[in-house]
Amino acid sequence: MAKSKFEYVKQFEAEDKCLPNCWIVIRVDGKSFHRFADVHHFVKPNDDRGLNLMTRAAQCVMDEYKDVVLCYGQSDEYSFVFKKNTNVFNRRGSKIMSNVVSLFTSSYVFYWPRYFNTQSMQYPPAFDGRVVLYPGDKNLRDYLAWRQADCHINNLYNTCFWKLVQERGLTPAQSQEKLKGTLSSDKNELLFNDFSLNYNNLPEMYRKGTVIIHQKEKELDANSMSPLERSPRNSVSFSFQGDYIPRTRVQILHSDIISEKFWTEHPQILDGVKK
Ligand SMILES: Nc1nc2c(ncn2[C@@H]2O[C@H](COP(=O)(O)OP(=O)(O)OP(=O)(O)O)[C@@H](O)[C@H]2O)c(=O)[nH]1
Ligand SMILES: [Mg+2]
Ligand SMILES: [Mg+2]
Repeated sequence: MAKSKFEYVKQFEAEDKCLPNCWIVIRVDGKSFHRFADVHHFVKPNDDRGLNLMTRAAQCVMDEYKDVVLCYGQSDEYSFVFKKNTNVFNRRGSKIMSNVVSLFTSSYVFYWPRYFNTQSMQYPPAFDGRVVLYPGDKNLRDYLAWRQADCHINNLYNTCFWKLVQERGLTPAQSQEKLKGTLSSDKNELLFNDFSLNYNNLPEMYRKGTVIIHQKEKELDANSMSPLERSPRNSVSFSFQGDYIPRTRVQILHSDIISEKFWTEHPQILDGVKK
């Protein structure tokens, strides 16, 4: 068929193919979640319903994109790591990023009632997305360490901040002033001395965030799966309650991903080989 005279406009589309042999990281982050959390009465500083819903949405992404080797989430963000040699969407950056952020957002809305019961959503949430390429394994590990360190720093600060406001009766401004310039050790002491709280006893999900990885093949026990879970991988399964069943098994962890131990225990993540 002859091309229309308008076809030339396609030339204006920019190529945005991700460099070969680089880890592709897609990070999604809630838009103005400060407001979203307030409007929906999220528990401060950590709301289990909200955090678990984020993880459910991330699982949907991991289930759809088999080349995602690891996800890491905290607060209103999740990072998805695609294996170095992925050829998903021919490595087109905006295609990958927009699909991930769109599936993540729709899953967040889809599963909302499961986590918030009868509390209805007051307005549609949005997430932004970005693509970052990391050429080396060290860069990737440092990226993940950066996100986990951010989780720790914010959580320690927020835990102190809300203790001072909710239990000591300080105004937010007074609480901020009291914490200004304090070191981690000062904050740990404040929690321990003034609120009898050992920071290390707080749930790991709050302190370390959430890591999702594929279950190792040898740990997959076919006998422990329901018939629906054993259904063909390329078919979407719904249980009788209309519950969507993920097609792959994943492990949800709250591990320290900064130290060496995690990477020694899970060498398959960087190797790209299931062990
Ligand atoms: N109360 C509560 N708030 C949370 C929770 N998780 C995330 N948030 C809120 O979400 C915000 C996330 O921070 P940011 O992503 O930096 O800020 P944002 O308001 O989303 O703004 P942009 O990302 O720039 O659009 C936090 O500052 C909190 O206000 C939670 O479990 N409980
Ligand atoms: Mg945000
Ligand atoms: Mg954020």
